[in-house]
Amino acid sequence: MTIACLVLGMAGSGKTTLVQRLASHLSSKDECTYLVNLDPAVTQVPYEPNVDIRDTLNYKDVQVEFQLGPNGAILTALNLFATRIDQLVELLESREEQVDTFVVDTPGQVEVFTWSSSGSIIAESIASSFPTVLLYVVDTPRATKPLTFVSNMIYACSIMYRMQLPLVVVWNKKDLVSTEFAQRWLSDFDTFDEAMQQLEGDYSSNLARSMALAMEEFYRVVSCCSISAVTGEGMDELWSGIQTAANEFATFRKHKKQSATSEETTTTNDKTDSPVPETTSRQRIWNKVQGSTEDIDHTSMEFYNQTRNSNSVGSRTENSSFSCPDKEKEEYEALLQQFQTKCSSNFASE
Ligand SMILES: Nc1nc2c(ncn2[C@@H]2O[C@H](COP(=O)(O)OP(=O)(O)OP(=O)(O)O)[C@@H](O)[C@H]2O)c(=O)[nH]1
Repeated sequence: MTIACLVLGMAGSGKTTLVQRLASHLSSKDECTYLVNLDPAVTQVPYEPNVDIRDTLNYKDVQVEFQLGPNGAILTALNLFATRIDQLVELLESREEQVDTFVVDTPGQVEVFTWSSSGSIIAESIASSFPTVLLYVVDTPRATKPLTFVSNMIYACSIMYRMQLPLVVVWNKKDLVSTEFAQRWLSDFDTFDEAMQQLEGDYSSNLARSMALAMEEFYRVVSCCSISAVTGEGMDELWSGIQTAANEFATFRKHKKQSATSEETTTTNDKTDSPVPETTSRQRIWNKVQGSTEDIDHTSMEFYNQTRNSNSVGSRTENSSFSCPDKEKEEYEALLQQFQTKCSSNFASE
């Protein structure tokens, strides 16, 4: 089974270092990894990505062209890239036979995955072809502050429920600080409450307490793992956590399918036994894109239109030029047309 891991987390938590560590750890077990960098603003990566968003999009150009600040440009670059996610998925599918694990590095702008559509589209598109696990990396030394701890957990929780994919919280940098406190705070509210007492009377401490109580269910179910991406400590446990989560993927999918089916049943009523039509992965992805247009905007679609014939998802080690038979192209154009119409009506209604 080829697994896909999406590595997410706040800036500086150690995502890129973990991608490199995971690749070398798996390579020592004769497992083949395929690395995708989706951080358009990173200047250097300590691994050789097989696919790199920087080959498709120049983040500085995005910043200048759309007059954006650094964060806006990263978000827009991901939106632009999401319009080509089908190409990336096709590329990954073509490598499935040779590859054991796809590892996707993402930017520290975690809002891409908490509220932007492009994060959902990217995750959902990959998950439509491979069992997919989210690795939420935490900078543990920073999370020793109770407020930072809770805010990290809120992000992790919202990503897990938004994506409906199995998630492992990776407590990173254990070479710098013991991660035991995190395990205690997750399993016993009183110990967290004691830590909060130092901030007694502060408005934010009351809020953090309430949030921690509200999050108890998430704390109970979430998988955790302590590692050091620098020293490699804990990597065996992480790998077994990833495999367990990948096996849970089917359960997550089943729930999602069931809720989709029950929604469909309430609308179509008498069509429950009719066979589900076969769809190509490209169609499935575009169906998803069509359902998530709130911030894949006109600019992104213009970019797609301008470049789709001349360019393709960038890749340093792959020849990934995009070509498709005319019939498929027609289908694709029709889907694109629908998508653009939907974008226009969304904008018109704002
Ligand atoms: N001591 C220690 N340092 C680490 C560990 N993991 C990462 N770092 C350091 O933390 C810093 C940030 O690491 P990155 O891997 O670039 O973090 P990132 O999450 O990819 O950062 P962004 O790309 O900004 O989102 C670097 O200086 C790393 O060397 C770890 O396990 N232990």
